[in-house]
Amino acid sequence: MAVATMTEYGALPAVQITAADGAEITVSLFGAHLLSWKTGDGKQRLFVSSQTPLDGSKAIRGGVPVIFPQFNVRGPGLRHGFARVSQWRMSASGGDGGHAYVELQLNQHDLAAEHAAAWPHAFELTLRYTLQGDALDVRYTVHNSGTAEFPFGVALHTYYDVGQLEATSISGLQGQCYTDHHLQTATQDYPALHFNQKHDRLYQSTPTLTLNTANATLHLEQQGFDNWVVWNPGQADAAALTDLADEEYLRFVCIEPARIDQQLLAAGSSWTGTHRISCAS
Ligand SMILES: O=P(O)(O)OC[C@H]1O[C@H](O)[C@H](O)[C@@H](O)[C@@H]1O
Repeated sequence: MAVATMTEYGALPAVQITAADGAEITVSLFGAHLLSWKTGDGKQRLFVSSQTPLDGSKAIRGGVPVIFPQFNVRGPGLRHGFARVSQWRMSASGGDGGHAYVELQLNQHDLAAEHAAAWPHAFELTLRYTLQGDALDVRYTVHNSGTAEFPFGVALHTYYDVGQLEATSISGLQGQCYTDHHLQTATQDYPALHFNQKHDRLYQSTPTLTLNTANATLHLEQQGFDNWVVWNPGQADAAALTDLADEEYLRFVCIEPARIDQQLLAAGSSWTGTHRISCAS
């Protein structure tokens, strides 16, 4: 039987679930933010900055920030939205010998007054994290519980612990069209994306990817989203981030299932995106 226990991560209330094989995740109620994922072999799969505030005063740098209702500055509101800086509720947890899950929810009544005023819609977000063997499944649902449509964008802004950036590559993106941070659009004509410079790429497609690091091989699949975003800030941008130590950009890459362009959700409708990360080693 899977067990969910309340714990703390930094100063943040969090829930931890452990599967029968010893795999374990820790999710903060602040942001429904996945902060730690250890597979049954004890390996940590996520990166969290040593400099990030962990007291609810600011978005967390690392883990899996949950993005809603806008990606980055692609909308009129808060950069990357308010979901990652809001207080969520645990709505369910459970499992059996084969899997363990925890589910968190956020609706308009949970928001700080400033966010509710800036985004006056009735909604319910549901995030379900499920551990199953060496895989983590994330199911993300946006429900419009109001009487008028609203626009939204979403992402799971996952920071992977890659150990050594120079030994890291992503395969599966050959032939895919992307836009980079210079707003140049191109087709990737090589099989493996390496990280010898800053990358901030928005891919227009969602193929299955493989993340290869010195110590791990992870397969990444998504459904329901529209894009992959791949980000590593490189040395200069990393130095400008106060919540990241200068050399820490050498330890992570972000690979994010996303729906970058805000799209309308009709009253009473739901959108669901799923993301599966499987560890082959
Ligand atoms: O610093 P943050 O608001 O967390 O954003 C971090 C990064 O998120 C995404 O990956 C964007 O593509 C980047 O342009 C941005 O710098």
